[in-house]
Amino acid sequence: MIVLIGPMGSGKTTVGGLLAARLGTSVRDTDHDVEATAGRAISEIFVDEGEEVFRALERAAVAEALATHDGVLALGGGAVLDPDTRALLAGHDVVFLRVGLSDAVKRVGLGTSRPLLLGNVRGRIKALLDERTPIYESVATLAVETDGREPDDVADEIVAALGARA
Ligand SMILES: Nc1ncnc2c1ncn2[C@@H]1O[C@H](COP(=O)(O)OP(=O)(O)O)[C@@H](O)[C@H]1O
Ligand SMILES: O=C(O)C1=C[C@@H](OP(=O)(O)O)[C@@H](O)[C@H](O)C1
Ligand SMILES: [Mg+2]
Repeated sequence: MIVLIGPMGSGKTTVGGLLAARLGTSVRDTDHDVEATAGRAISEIFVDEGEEVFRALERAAVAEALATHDGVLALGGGAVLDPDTRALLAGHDVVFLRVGLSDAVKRVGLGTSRPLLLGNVRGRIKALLDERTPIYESVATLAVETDGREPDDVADEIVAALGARA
């Protein structure tokens, strides 16, 4: 299993699909799994039930995917905040997609699908990068820079670094 971690806008979902295609395997995205289980969008879960409920659904989705999926797994940006999730990642290839503030802001834009960014996208991303970068570093077995690069280049670099193992 290759697990992709990193901030919102680092390209986990996008690169996950490209990487799986290169490796002839499939991709799973825990945000999609949570939405399928809950039957509604992440933004709605945050509004209706709050972040804690989302995190519990996310923890269960990651555990289920790690136990059953074989391929590429894209996590949500906050999944590694959970200590149980971090413990479950041990032994997997965990790729940290790095992104700086400016590229992250450009990529996530003004969409409403990421509730943690509402109000002040740049300020919220800066705070999340400051808080979470040490956690991403501590969990990753490989880190790849994405600033100024196309998702295809990022996927190529991961394949070159890890070989064909998924
Ligand atoms: N390396 C990249 N360069 C430019 N845009 C990118 C790159 N990676 C992703 N994107 C774009 O940024 C947005 C967020 O990407 P996404 O894969 O959803 O990130 P994440 O899952 O990490 O939040 C999408 O519109 C995607 O097309
Ligand atoms: O960083 C976060 O806490 C979040 C990231 C999102 O996923 P992406 O990183 O795929 O955008 C999604 O799980 C949710 O909006 C919360
Ligand atoms: Mg994503």
